[in-house]
Amino acid sequence: MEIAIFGAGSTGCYLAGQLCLSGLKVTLICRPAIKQKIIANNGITLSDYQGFNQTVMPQALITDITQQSSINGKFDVVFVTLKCHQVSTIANQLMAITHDHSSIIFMQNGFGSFDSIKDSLDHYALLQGITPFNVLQLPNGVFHKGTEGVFTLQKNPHTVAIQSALICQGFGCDIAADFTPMIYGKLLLNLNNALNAVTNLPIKQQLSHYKNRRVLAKAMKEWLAVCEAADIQLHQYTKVKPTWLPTILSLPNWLFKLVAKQMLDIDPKARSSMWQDIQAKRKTEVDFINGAVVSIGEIYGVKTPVNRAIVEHIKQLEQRH
Ligand SMILES: NC(=O)C1=CN([C@@H]2O[C@H](COP(=O)(O)OP(=O)(O)OC[C@H]3O[C@@H](n4cnc5c(N)ncnc54)[C@H](OP(=O)(O)O)[C@@H]3O)[C@@H](O)[C@H]2O)C=CC1
Ligand SMILES: CC(C)(CO)C(=O)C(=O)O
Repeated sequence: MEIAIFGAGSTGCYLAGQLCLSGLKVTLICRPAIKQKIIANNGITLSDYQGFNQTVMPQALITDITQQSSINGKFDVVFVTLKCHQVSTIANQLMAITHDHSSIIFMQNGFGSFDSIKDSLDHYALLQGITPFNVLQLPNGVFHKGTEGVFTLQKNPHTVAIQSALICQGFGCDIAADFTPMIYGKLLLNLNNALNAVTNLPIKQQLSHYKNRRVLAKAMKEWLAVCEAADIQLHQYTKVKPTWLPTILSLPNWLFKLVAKQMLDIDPKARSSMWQDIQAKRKTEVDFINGAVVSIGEIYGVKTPVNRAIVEHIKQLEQRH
């Protein structure tokens, strides 16, 4: 099975590293800066908050697929690990590097990016996947996992084979046939992405402040109300049921620290991917996350003023670029 990671940045390199260490053949399609970093450091180094540290070199690193006629139709599986707003324009590139029986797996947070491309690729096996944990790019080609969780993939024969390879290597991987609860449940957690960017604190520190947790709890309540109106069950990624999260987050500090010990058992360096975008002066994914709460809320007649205000705040930060 030939695998490509299209748009290998933080999560893409982490996924590539795990797949390579599991004995799979992996090619990265990435920016020149990422390629140089990986070559200079003799591979991708995966590290995590529990002390894991291993370096591995992918089979190939490609920065321009139009220059590589040898890759036409080559990949059996392509993981797309671009940011949401980068997905809609790559249909032709995906067609060039895959064949009729390839699986293309979209790993974006939020809502809207999958819909922006799926009609252009309707003859392929299109799947979705989730990265439930945080990945931070550190110097020297290190990709650092800061929170718990394993890659979660939509079920088909390719992803089942990938799951067994990852599990054999001790990485774990979850498979789900129905991905709707996975996507809706992940969005609940991603409501913290923008707030983490706004507070400009590591997630652990951010969540130790009552006021920060209250805003997150209000944003989550809105999404839970939308999901209830839409009659969608949310997948549970945390130890706590999704519907209990706003209540737990609203506890006073002393009680929160007791009850939500595991929620705070994360790397003190972990920050959201939106914080990384704001710091790098990149466009954020706020329209696909808090913006999706607002637009899906409108469909079901649920008011979402907190998420609307968060979208506005992030737009202002983006304009400072
Ligand atoms: N980072 C995290 O901790 C987590 C992220 N996620 C989600 O995963 C998805 C991916 O996020 P993340 O990995 O952080 O994103 P990154 O921005 O780190 O990675 C995407 C990479 O693709 C590059 N790229 C863009 N267009 C092309 C192209 N045409 N060809 C080759 N490379 C290209 C980007 O370069 P450039 O920047 O120059 O455009 C960037 O290096 C997002 O939806 C995010 O929300 C989910 C969980 C955790
Ligand atoms: C892991 C999590 C929820 C928060 O870091 C995330 O998805 C992100 O940063 O985009």
